Amino acid sequence: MDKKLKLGIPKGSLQNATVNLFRRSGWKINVEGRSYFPDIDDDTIECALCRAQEMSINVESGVIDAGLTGLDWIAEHESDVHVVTDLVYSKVSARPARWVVAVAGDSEMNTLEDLEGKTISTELVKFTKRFFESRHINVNVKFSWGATEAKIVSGLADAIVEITETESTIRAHNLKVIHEIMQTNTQLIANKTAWQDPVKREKIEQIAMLLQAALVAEKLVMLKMNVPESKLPDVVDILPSLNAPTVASLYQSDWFSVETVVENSVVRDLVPQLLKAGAEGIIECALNKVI
Ligand SMILES: Nc1ncnc2c1ncn2[C@@H]1O[C@H](COP(=O)(O)OP(=O)(O)OP(=O)(O)O)[C@@H](O)[C@H]1O
Ligand SMILES: O=P(O)(O)OC[C@H]1O[C@H](OP(=O)(O)OP(=O)(O)O)[C@H](O)[C@@H]1O
Ligand SMILES: [Mg+2]
Repeated sequence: MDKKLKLGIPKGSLQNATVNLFRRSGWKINVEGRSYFPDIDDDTIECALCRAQEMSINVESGVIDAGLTGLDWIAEHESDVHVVTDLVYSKVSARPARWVVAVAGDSEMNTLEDLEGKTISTELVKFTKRFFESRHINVNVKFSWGATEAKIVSGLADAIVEITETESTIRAHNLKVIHEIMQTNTQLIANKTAWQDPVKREKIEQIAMLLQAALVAEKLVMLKMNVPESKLPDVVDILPSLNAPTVASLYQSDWFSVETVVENSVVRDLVPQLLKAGAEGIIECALNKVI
């Protein structure tokens, strides 16, 4: 490819999770040192670190061809970009994060209407203003540079609109959530002109497919086991039916090898049941990609 794809990697909360996901997808991104242009082991891609908050602005203007950022910041800027794919991971988990309205735990405010005339501190100013305007609730929205939860404790705001993933920060400041205004996860977005360029589009689609494949694989494992012919129906019966299991006969014996892909979360309950049903020599293998 003579034109390299300019790819924005989010600097900050999503950085480590994103670099790890690319590694599992087949690309090594090296962000060591102070350079904001990390190396990548693919000479058709040029990486740039960019704050998640301004990624969609840079993708819309074409400074970056494609990038990863949260749905929240795309919504905040109402950016006109092509959303290539939803990638459901956050800073520490493979789940979406939530933007919530929170107040002091002992506050008498319990509904959005109770916030009429109050001061709200947030990093997501435009989205928050639009949210309350659409509900005809008058609030004074003040921009926060961060450490937003502290602003209720120190009396600088009556309420906050803040992102939460594990709720640790909410709990640490004795706050209560009174409303969820948005769920957010990472998205791969593309500049609309770059998306019309066949060469760039093919590269972006390759990245989207492999990132998804690695995310799907994270939730699944492969189970293999040996089963005597007489127990085969019982064992196959208790295997979750994601896909039909592969059953192959073992050389010169009346035993079979059974292989299937199951959700990681069911394995600890499934293995004892398989043993009881007559399976032996069970092995579990991690998967790198599922396409
Ligand atoms: N647990 C999380 N906490 C904060 N942001 C998260 C979390 N999980 C995912 N995100 C996403 O990360 C993006 C914000 O990341 P970014 O690092 O740029 O801001 P930040 O976390 O406020 O950075 P910092 O506080 O270090 O300046 C948003 O799109 C947000 O949805
Ligand atoms: O629900 P939790 O798992 O606790 O995560 C949410 C917290 O993480 C982020 O803080 P960040 O590290 O970005 O600090 P900041 O407030 O200074 O931006 C976010 O702003 C919340 O405070
Ligand atoms: Mg922050």
